Amino acid sequence: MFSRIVRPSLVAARNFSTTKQNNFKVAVCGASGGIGQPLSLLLKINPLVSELSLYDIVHTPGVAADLSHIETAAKVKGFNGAENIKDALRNADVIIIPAGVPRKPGMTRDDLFNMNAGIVKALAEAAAEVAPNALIGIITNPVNSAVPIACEVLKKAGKLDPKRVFGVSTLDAVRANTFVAEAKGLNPKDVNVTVIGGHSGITIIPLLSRVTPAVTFPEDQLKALTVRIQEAGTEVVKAKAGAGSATLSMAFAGARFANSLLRGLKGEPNVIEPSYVISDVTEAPTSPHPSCWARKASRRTWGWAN
Ligand SMILES: NC(=O)C1=CN([C@@H]2O[C@H](COP(=O)(O)OP(=O)(O)OC[C@H]3O[C@@H](n4cnc5c(N)ncnc54)[C@H](O)[C@@H]3O)[C@@H](O)[C@H]2O)C=CC1
Ligand SMILES: O=C([O-])CC(=O)C(=O)O
Repeated sequence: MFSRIVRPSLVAARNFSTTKQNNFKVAVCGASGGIGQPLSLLLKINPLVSELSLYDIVHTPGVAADLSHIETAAKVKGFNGAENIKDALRNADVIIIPAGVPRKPGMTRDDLFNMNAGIVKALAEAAAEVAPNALIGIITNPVNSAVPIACEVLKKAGKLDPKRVFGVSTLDAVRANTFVAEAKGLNPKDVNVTVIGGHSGITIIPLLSRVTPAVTFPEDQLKALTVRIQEAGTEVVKAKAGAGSATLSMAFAGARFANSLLRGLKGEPNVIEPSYVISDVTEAPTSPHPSCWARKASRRTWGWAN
């Protein structure tokens, strides 16, 4: 029987052998893109980052030169083109992947599968070879399929550690916090909504009954809020009217996620960041997804990991 991705989340960066290290190499793949550039900016000002490696198939020399003038300690290097991918990723502690094509109005995230699967596969192959211990955060859509692809590539190379591969679903939690705070007149920084599931439509499951601080909503508002969180990506795609999908809010979410990984690596206890990960903790059945060979092949449940 096949398994289904049901409870993705994770205590990020727990259960690793941690150090007191506070100078990490972070690589961004797709660094010249709409997400890649602001994400790289936010990483450049992160004091835990000592080396920022920017990889893309275009424009990385310019992005790297620009960021390198910012007065923070992180050393920035740009790597352009597939022939430089291994140098970019070599010995990275954390690899964040926002490489790939974004949606246009009318498309689902699954429509990106054919364009983005090969990109994620190539990046995972390079990571397996030159950065086998890296924590890998995958932003590329469809996240629900991209994470299984990366895991299968790493498994084939004998380098899969399921606790090191993450689908970055942080933006769902960021949005949920924002929308709940708006609805209740709270400061978003005080609101914490856990979002489980995948990163697409109804697989995005905000746990609105378990918000901190405790809040309640009438049934119709609860339903509307849930749908808004699930469809927030599409809200941005429509508003951008053909110019892509969420980039700035995703960069914020990606930087928050990367920072949580680095805090965990540094040895900080109890760093909790929901994410889409491989897990065996549930036996929930599934209907096989036609485009996701990896999920079928792995026969594993994707879910909460501790
Ligand atoms: N996980 C999430 O919550 C979110 C995911 N996304 C996804 O992130 C991805 C990127 O979105 P944007 O930055 O807006 O797109 P973009 O088109 O602005 O940037 C993508 C970048 O990837 C680069 N790229 C393409 N092929 C590559 C390869 N083989 N190796 C390295 N880099 C390569 C491009 O040159 C470009 O610079 C999309 O798939 C999008 O759907 C977007 C928003 C939220
Ligand atoms: O909706 C999209 O295509 C981009 C995305 O994943 C999001 O904004 O949540």
